[in-house]
Amino acid sequence: MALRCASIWVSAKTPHFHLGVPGLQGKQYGVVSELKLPKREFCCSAVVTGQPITHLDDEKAHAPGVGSSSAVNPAQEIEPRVLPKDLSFLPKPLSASDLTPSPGDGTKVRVAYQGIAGAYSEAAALKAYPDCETVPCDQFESTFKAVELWLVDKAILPFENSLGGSIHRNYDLLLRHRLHIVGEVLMTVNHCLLGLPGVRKEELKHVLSHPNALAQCEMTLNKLGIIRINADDTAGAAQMVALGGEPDIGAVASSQAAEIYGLDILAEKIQDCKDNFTRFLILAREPIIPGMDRHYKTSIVFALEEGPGMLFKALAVFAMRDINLSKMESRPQQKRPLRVVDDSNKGSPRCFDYLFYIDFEASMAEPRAQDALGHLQELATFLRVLGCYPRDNIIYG
Ligand SMILES: O=C(O)C(=O)C[C@]1(C(=O)O)C=C[C@@H](O)C=C1
Repeated sequence: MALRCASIWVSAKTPHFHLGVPGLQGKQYGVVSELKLPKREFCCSAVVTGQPITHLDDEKAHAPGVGSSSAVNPAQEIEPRVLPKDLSFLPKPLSASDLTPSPGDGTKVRVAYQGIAGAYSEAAALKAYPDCETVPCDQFESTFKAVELWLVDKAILPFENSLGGSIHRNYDLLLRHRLHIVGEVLMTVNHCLLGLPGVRKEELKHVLSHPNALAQCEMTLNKLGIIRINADDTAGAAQMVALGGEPDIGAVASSQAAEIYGLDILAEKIQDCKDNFTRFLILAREPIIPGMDRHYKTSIVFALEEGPGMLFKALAVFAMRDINLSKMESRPQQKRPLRVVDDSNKGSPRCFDYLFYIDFEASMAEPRAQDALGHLQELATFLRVLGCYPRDNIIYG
């Protein structure tokens, strides 16, 4: 592999890395031990979360945390420009292997979110439960597991964004796990371009962030001609930039992340549209009892028989009862992606098999919603109610 890498980003647990290759955008996945790099052809710098920058090459690889900081030229040791803030007070993100319950003191609701302190998901958790204890998790799936394993009371996850659309991964995870939607949070997301103190935005060559955040800022990043590198979350990206101390690497993250990780805000509201909203859903082990006291939403997922007009008929069960649909999403059935359309005809065409996710504006306590679901059940091959929860009409800024 004759790659000359601008940077190699090693995440908390080291096996996964992100390569920043000049001219190549997006994430390159891999395992550090599998890198086969010709001597001298490869030089890079690495950021190990929580550790100083460590030069890696196949002969002289330092143990994480042992090596000193280095830039692209391995022969030349360069001191980081800024000393990272002491971040040891921040909680370590939970990962799927953290199975030991640590239920806190029982007085506060514990809410898991993906990312680290300063992530938008954390802000959304605090909007929903201002007194809650927020629990960082390394992946979206870890937040589901944290609830299932009773490590926390609830999880909050982003499901859609006004610029980027649906976050499909979380729709798929909803079906794989047996949690219930108990609330939603609509939140304004204002992305900032962050850099080390004293750096100008024109000096940036690379920018790190969550892929959804990078996608929401496509036009600004294109104008600046910056190479994008995916990170697990926006705040994690800010932390890596602070710890890395490389002046030409910035992050897309919140102003709060800038404050926590001691970075400068080089530009504000860099998303492609001024108004940028993310809708988060709150998940719990038990459903809430639906009421009629305020406006509710119900989220369902279903599958249908193949045939003309099947989806039309399924949607009509809501239209007939004057129930408004606020969202629809279709996802391939991952375990049964194809289906034979006509069994009697050998070699007959096959088509993708889909699941349909729908949010409708009614409470399960209302007879019209119960009737609509009863009717849908007659048409559907599969139906699950994912949750009935109060609608969030307030866009928090
Ligand atoms: O990385 C974060 O800060 C997140 O909370 C994740 C996330 C996302 O996945 O969409 C949440 C909201 C914003 O739309 C951008 C990023």
